[in-house]
Amino acid sequence: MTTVQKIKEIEDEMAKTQKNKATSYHLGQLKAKLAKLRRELISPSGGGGGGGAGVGFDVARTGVASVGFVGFPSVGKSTLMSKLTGTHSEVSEIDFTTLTTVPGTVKVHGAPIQILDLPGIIEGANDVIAVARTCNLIFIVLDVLKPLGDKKIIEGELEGFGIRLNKKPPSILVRKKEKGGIAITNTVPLTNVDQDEIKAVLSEYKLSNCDVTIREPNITADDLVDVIEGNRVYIPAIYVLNKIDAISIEELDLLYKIPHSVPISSREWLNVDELIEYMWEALDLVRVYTKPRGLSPDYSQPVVLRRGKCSVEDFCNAIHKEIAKQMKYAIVWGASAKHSRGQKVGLDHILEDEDVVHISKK
Ligand SMILES: Nc1nc2c(ncn2[C@@H]2O[C@H](COP(=O)(O)OP(=O)(O)OP(=O)(O)O)[C@@H](O)[C@H]2O)c(=O)[nH]1
Ligand SMILES: [K+]
Ligand SMILES: [Mg+2]
Repeated sequence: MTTVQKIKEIEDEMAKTQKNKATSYHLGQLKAKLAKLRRELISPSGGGGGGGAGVGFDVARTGVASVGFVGFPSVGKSTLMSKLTGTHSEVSEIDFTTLTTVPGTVKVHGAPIQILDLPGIIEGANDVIAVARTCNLIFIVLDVLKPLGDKKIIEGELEGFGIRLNKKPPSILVRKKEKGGIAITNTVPLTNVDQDEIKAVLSEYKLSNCDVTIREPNITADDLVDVIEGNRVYIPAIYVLNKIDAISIEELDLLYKIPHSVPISSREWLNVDELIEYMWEALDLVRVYTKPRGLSPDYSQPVVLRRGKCSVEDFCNAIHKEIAKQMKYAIVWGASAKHSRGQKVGLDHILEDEDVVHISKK
């Protein structure tokens, strides 16, 4: 039996099995088995490892963040990408027009964002999804004239490749020990998983001595599998509902109910400004303005940093790699500063969006 067939068999069995106290151990086993089989599918083609670049379709990365366009053929990815970035990417009504990754750049609030127009996906299109795995944001582009079931299929493809959409890493800690058996500690009551299911997963991974600490009530067995597998990436996604020029207002009202979605028409350029704003928010970037001594801040050229990598040291390194060494102290104005007249800080100070920074050299 091939891996794909084995996966199908387990999925079928899971669908047949009702979740209750008597079946939870069995279900836990199945979920772990499924994850191990899926890993086999990811690993041989590369890319599935520690977030490495996608094989084949990868391109040089520019700008501070990248957005990958994922969707079935002819949903309008290239139409959107071309107009957004001014870069030519072939458009036609024929499926699979785009055959490789086409990069472009759009400047949003002073920050250069790389846009990756990707080939239309087919089920099992690992090369495309390997590129999506390395992006900071994914646009799942859907054609509103096509069945909404397409959304589920694409989500399944991305999830199968270890991508978790619009989700935080689960608050579970698994610590292996030499001996002592299994100890499960939950700081809150668990609503979606029981001890049997947790034990089944641990046993499937041959973890017979470990401490498991869970700090969220809604944890599932799949979340535990994700933590044990360890190679998951958590990426925000926006559902771009394209071609709304072709439907009625009533139909559009229904579509607005999809979470994280923005209805647009890329061809008629409807509501694209809202999409760009949503994209900006989802990227969660931090703009920092430099202020030379005795001059007012330079608001035209922000230094753009990523959340989680936005200390004064990151700011210095983004300008020039020698600056951090030469710095005596920095003065910060804005949301991260304690007072409005400016705060004297060191390299480890964490900056906020729209802060102003003056670097004082030794
Ligand atoms: N009505 C309508 N048609 C659109 C819109 N956007 C794109 N199209 C049409 O949809 C077809 C496919 O557009 P593409 O941009 O090539 O789609 P794609 O997703 O890049 O397709 P592949 O590269 O083949 O995966 C073209 O005929 C476009 O003119 C839109 O907003 N409204
Ligand atoms: K096309
Ligand atoms: Mg295309």
